[in-house]
Amino acid sequence: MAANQSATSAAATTDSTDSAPLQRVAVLGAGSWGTALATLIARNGHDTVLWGRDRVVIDAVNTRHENPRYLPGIPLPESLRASDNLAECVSTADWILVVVPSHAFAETVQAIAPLKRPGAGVAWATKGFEPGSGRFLHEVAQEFLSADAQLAVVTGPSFAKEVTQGLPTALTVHGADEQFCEMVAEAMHSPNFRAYTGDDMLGAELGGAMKNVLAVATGVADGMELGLNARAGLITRGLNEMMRLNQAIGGRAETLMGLAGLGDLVLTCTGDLSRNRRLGLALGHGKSIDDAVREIGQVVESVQTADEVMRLANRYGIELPISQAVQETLHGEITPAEGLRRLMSRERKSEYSN
Ligand SMILES: NC(=O)C1=CN([C@@H]2O[C@H](COP(=O)(O)OP(=O)(O)OC[C@H]3O[C@@H](n4cnc5c(N)ncnc54)[C@H](OP(=O)(O)O)[C@@H]3O)[C@@H](O)[C@H]2O)C=CC1
Ligand SMILES: O=C(CO)COP(=O)(O)O
Repeated sequence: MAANQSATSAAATTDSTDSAPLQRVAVLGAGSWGTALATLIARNGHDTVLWGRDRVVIDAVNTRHENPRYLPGIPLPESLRASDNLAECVSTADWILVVVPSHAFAETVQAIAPLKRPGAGVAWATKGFEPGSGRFLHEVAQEFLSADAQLAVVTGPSFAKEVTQGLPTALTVHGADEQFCEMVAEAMHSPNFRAYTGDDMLGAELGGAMKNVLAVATGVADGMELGLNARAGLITRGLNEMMRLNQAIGGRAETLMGLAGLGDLVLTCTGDLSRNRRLGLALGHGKSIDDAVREIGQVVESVQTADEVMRLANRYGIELPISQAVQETLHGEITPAEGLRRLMSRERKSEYSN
């Protein structure tokens, strides 16, 4: 056990009715997912503060117990506090959960590094890579936080709206530090929310990022009304792309057959709450990418992630035809119809070859 783990445990506040100690948790990012996870953790009795940069949202969470911009109409717990003061939020936290979009991940982790307590672990529920460099988010976190910092990724099939509505959900927490993963999972685990743990951060991060790209592909196919066979084919061959890239980078296959891979892929490829799927649907209907992103009005990670997935694939010499077609479609280099033609005209081959 790392020395700072004991510090974290010791710093946790008074015991709750069961064995798990109550914690002080700072959730960074007051969008839909940050608000949903903060709600879940606050409902479990933990002292939870939600950091955001939009004063209107912060005031609404504190006074009306609602996030009118990202989860309108959904009541939030009165115990959930919100603040736009980052130092105040993180300086007393036992651990921190970062839920800003991937493009803001590096600046956020860099900002909290000098502000947080030395023993406070950092988890994130952001999905994607660092745009521009293609680095995994744990690599970004490792750059800015101390070498022995406790790190974990929270991922899996989970729409924010359903989580705040208390609908049954399962996700997973991966990291090298088992005790920290257990603590993060325990803080979220509740009667309608199962939080599993694992130690394959690489595979878990890859699955969470890649499913966003593949959700665009199935959205495009559904938007073009290509049928249910096409959707199932794309999900399955998409999973094959995830598995092959995962194998090349050293992730574990079982991670991608679990919540972080197959689970999230199925959810995002089939559920219309997915913004990435909705982007694909709009493109399949003939809309421009700019119009589609504007209408969705929230983070659509696939737009940047597609480039980073292909950068990674090229680095390892892995062919990913579906992901590549998505990337080129998102850049306007090919139309959805051309993407379809290209995928369908590929040479016949063994199901298991590259
Ligand atoms: N929504 C979901 O169901 C799920 C989302 N995720 C992941 O969670 C991450 C966050 O997405 P989500 O909450 O849905 O996105 P939303 O679009 O709902 O909200 C984005 C939030 O990020 C904030 N933000 C944007 N840029 C910055 C920045 N530079 N610094 C600080 N905050 C910033 C926005 O603030 P402002 O309003 O001021 O612009 C807003 O609060 C993504 O990686 C997503 O893939 C993962 C699982 C489920
Ligand atoms: O990650 C998600 C569900 O697990 C949310 O997906 P979207 O970002 O496509 O809405």
